[in-house]
Amino acid sequence: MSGLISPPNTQYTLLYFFASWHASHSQLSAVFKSLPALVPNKNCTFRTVEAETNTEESEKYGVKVVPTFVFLRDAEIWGKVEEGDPAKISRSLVSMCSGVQPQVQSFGNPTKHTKNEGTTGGVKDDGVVEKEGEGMVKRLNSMVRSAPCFVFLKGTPSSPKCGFSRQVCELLSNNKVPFVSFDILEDEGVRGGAKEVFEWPTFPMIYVGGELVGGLDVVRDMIEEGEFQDIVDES
Ligand SMILES: N[C@@H](CCC(=O)N[C@@H](CS)C(=O)NCC(=O)O)C(=O)O
Repeated sequence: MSGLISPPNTQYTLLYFFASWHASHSQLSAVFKSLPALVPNKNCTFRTVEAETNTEESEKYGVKVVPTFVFLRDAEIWGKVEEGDPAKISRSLVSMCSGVQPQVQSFGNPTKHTKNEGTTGGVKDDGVVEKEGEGMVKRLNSMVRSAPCFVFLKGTPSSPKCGFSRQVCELLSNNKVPFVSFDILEDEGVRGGAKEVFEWPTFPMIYVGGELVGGLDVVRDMIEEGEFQDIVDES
């Protein structure tokens, strides 16, 4: 392993934003611990950051899912590796630390930038639905109406990719509210479209009877007030 390339005084930091509940954490944690030995370089430091409790740092580096690895070069973001298969992540980390110029890499589900058939609008390159994209609007509406309670999640109920998504699944399950979900990390068009069409900026998004109720905080408050079950029963 050659170690990081010049300039020699450049400082590198690799941050591992993790959540201990995430399925790949123990594997990735072991990989992370082995990196200093694999890629010895006195100018590179390695630090783990618990993503959910260090919100300031997570926001600063634009961390939206766990796991995320942020590679800093002289305190500036130089590269990122997000989510997905631990083996691919490990290879990428080793290659980054060996001096290969990194880029943003996401090993989750492939980002789709396809136009929707039969639409006048569709999905633009940045993944945002054009306002006139009737096909996407129909698709989103039919998704949210597919069950009395529907949730746009990051990940799935059995493998959530974000703490807020994990919490909403627990909350609904503990309150015995059956729900159907869609992993927005599967489809950037749906991710951008849901935000635009339903005018809600974050995930999870929870719907009852096809109507947006809100995010985790709203649903938690409603459950505490005993209001959520009422709207589910009425739907
Ligand atoms: N307090 C919010 C938390 C949700 C949140 O902040 N989600 C972020 C991080 S997972 C998000 O979805 N950001 C937009 C995105 O990733 O597209 C709630 O009540 O749901």
